Formats: sequence, structure tokens, C-alpha cells
Amino acid sequence: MASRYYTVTWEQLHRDCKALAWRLVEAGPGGGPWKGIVAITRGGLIPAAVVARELECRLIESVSIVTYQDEAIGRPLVTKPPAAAGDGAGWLLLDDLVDTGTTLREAKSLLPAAHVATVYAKPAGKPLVDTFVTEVSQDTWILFPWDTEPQFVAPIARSRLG
Ligand SMILES: O=P(O)(O)OC[C@H]1O[C@H](OP(=O)(O)OP(=O)(O)O)[C@H](O)[C@@H]1O
Ligand SMILES: Nc1nc2[nH]cnc2c(=O)[nH]1
Ligand SMILES: [Mg+2]
Repeated sequence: MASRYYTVTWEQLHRDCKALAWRLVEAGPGGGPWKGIVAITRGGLIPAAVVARELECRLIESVSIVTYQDEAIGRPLVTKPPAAAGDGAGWLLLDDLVDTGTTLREAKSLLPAAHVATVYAKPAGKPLVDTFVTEVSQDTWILFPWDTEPQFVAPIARSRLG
């Protein structure tokens, strides 16, 4: 288990994805538009939708890589390779976050020339990313809005009683 959690709301995710789009809008090949976005599913799907809207990009490809079961890391399994995008030149390879870098290493072996972007980055995986927005510490687990729901919490005074 991680030693701390960082909870991201829908609003914050939207804001952070738009901040990522600002960083990417003039970084396409020759300063022009990107050929398309390759989303690493599942986590990259919603960031890809928001970034695609902001960059007016209509071509979305996907590569599916399963690395974690809940918070436990395993060997990365490519359940769907990208159907198009060649070696990735001119394409954005997009994921929600990089942690150890295991998933991105696998994705980059399929699309070595792609520009790699994530919304969040932890120190161990950061060197694999060309563009990101927010860094969190390695011992932090990021909780996305699709992983959580609001629930009752006891008043502070009551929780003190043990
Ligand atoms: O840098 P890493 O240590 O590889 O961790 C990052 C990856 O882990 C999560 O995916 P996960 O395997 O949980 O699959 P999912 O996107 O389908 O939820 C996340 O979406 C990243 O893709
Ligand atoms: N949701 C989530 N998935 C991850 N996969 C690897 N690290 C993380 C993390 O911090 N949060
Ligand atoms: Mg993922």
C-alpha cells in the first residue's frame, strides 16, 4: 500500500488535462498539429479525450497495456497493440500518469518516435516523459475520480475517541 493518497477530482483532472494541452499545442511536428493521439488504455482515455478536444485533434488511436491489479504491479501485458501510428513519429503517446515507467517502456518499444505525455508523473518514471503537468512523490498513490466516490466521514471529535 502507498503511504499517502492524492485524490484528484473531475474538475481538477479537467484543469490539469487542459494545462497539458497548453504545453502540447505548439510542440507538434515542426510546430504544427499532431498527426494524432495514441491513448494508453484505460487510464489515458479520459485525458486523451480532453486533450484531443483542446488540440482539435480528431484522430485517436489506442494501445492497451495492463500493468497493475489494484495497487499491485505485475508484468506489463499488451492486450491491444496500436493499429496505426507507424513508429509514432508526429504522434502523441498519452497516459494518465507515469509511476515506475514500466508501462511507458513497453509502449515506447512499440512507438519509439512518439512524443510521450502524461498528466501526472512520479520521479522514477519522469525521465521517460517528454511533457507532463504535476509531479507527486514516489510513495503517493493517485486516486482518480473513476476510482472513488464521496462517502460519509465521522466528525473529527468522534474519531478521536478511537
Ligand atoms: O509507470 P507504471 O508503474 O507502469 O504505472 C503507470 C500505469 O499504471 C496504470 O495503469 P494500469 O496498469 O493500472 O491499467 P489501467 O490504465 O487499465 O487502469 C496507469 O494508468 C499507467 O498506465
Ligand atoms: N490510479 C493509479 N494507478 C497507478 N498505477 C501506478 N501508479 C498509480 C497511481 O498512483 N494511481
Ligand atoms: Mg494505465
